[in-house]
Amino acid sequence: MPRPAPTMTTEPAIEAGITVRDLVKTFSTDSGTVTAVDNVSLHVPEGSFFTIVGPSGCGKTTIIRMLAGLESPTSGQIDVRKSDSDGPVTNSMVFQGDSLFPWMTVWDNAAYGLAMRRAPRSVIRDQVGHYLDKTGLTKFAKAYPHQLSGGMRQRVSIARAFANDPDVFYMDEPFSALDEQNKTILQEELLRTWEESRKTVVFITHSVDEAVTLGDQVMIMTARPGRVKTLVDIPFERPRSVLELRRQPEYGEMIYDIWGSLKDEVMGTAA
Ligand SMILES: Nc1ncnc2c1ncn2[C@@H]1O[C@H](COP(=O)(O)OP(=O)(O)OP(=O)(O)O)[C@@H](O)[C@H]1O
Repeated sequence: MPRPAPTMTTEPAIEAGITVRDLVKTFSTDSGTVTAVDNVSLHVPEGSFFTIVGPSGCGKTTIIRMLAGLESPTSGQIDVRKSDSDGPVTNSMVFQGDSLFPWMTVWDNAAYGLAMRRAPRSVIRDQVGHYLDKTGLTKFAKAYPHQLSGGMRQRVSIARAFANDPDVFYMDEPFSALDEQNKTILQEELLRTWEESRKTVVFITHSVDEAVTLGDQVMIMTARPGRVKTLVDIPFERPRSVLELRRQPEYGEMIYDIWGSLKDEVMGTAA
């Protein structure tokens, strides 16, 4: 009796989340071609918090801009997909510094993305109300950006991003301009807010502490041209508390190890 033909396996299924293969980005400048990103491959599982650290100029922002579709790769593939549908994947970005409209109130700034998408009024009311509450801004809903501190303005940006309810968040050093106390408070708030939704996040930072505190995985990059140097899994359970983490010896060891890996790259750029 003939045996049944073996089942052919074709292309392996690409998992939901963000998959990047052999990504390269070069820029043409007056002084020649600059390779900003050199052969980067990575996978960010859907619903995970992925942090990227690396020396200044190693291509972190360029990577996030390509993931968000704001810049096209010179070569390589980017695949961003959801597990529950084939529809388009939406994203929100949070940048360092101010990205608020100065002529709009806190409420209108936070509602901006939803209003642009013509979301129903009830959705805007519920979503914006919820995230202003989560970020401690309810009392300031009618204030204008110039009436707020830097930390409060950055909270509005975060409330706006979450109110938008995207599939993916791209965050490019959102807390780098803040003082230490505000940074810690906002990290704590970001963790609380994210743990509620568990959306996919790609978060760029210069701070190893911040990468370890927030991330499920930390990608360490080489100095320019930016390549993947190491990927580190962060084992701390969730929900996490920023201050509790700092008390754990394993936290200190992890930061020490990552710094060891990053130091040569940073020293190379400083030389
Ligand atoms: N539009 C552009 N034209 C030419 N060169 C560019 C352009 N954008 C970025 N670069 C160069 O690409 C390299 C990577 O820049 P990028 O901003 O991605 O680095 P980064 O790691 O985010 O830096 P930082 O940590 O200082 O913000 C740098 O050398 C930068 O000068």
